Amino acid sequence: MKKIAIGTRNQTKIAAVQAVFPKEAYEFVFSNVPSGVSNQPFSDEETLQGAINRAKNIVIKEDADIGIGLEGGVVVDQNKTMWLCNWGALVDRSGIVVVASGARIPLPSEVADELMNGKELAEVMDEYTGKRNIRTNEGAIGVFTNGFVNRTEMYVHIVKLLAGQYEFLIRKDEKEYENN
Ligand SMILES: O=P(O)(O)OP(=O)(O)OP(=O)(O)OC[C@H]1O[C@@H](n2cnc3c(O)ncnc32)[C@H](O)[C@@H]1O
Repeated sequence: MKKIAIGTRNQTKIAAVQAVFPKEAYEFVFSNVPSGVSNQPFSDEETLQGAINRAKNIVIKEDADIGIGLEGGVVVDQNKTMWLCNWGALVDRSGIVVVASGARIPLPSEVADELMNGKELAEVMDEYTGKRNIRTNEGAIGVFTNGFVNRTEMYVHIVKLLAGQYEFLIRKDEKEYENN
């Protein structure tokens, strides 16, 4: 059985990985590792780097076959619209790294303004909804899509993009080996 390590304790992320990789073939372990970026990433580059760092850190920490890092952030475009952005990275023992980003939606200006004032999205979302732990439940994406797409579902798509790209690379390597 192969071991997949996930660099988080956030249930929305763990559930997404477990929904994509079959439990008959994989053992799952998870724990927190440093993302090496700020708590509230503010660009695609920073959010992607956080995902890669988590994946690299967790694969070593847990001595796993595959490490997965998922990172949430925001990005502000030229028109000053703030978008939710999410990135994922998968690394394996041999050093293969694959990455993918997720669906993005604009954040309402009253939420964006709070982030510009230095607050974290997790805190702002709880204040905005009057609920607790939005980040470990439906997520901002769940709130602003009225539950049509929750945080787990959004991460499931990213993890499928990671798993699919990884499988493509492995198959390609196997074919090249057979042809030699
Ligand atoms: O435990 P970890 O894996 O760190 O999960 P997290 O949700 O705290 O951390 P991320 O690094 O993925 O997210 C970066 C920041 O944005 C917040 N955040 C990201 N996506 C969110 C969402 O959909 N809803 C609420 N908060 C979100 C999150 O709480 C952090 O403040």
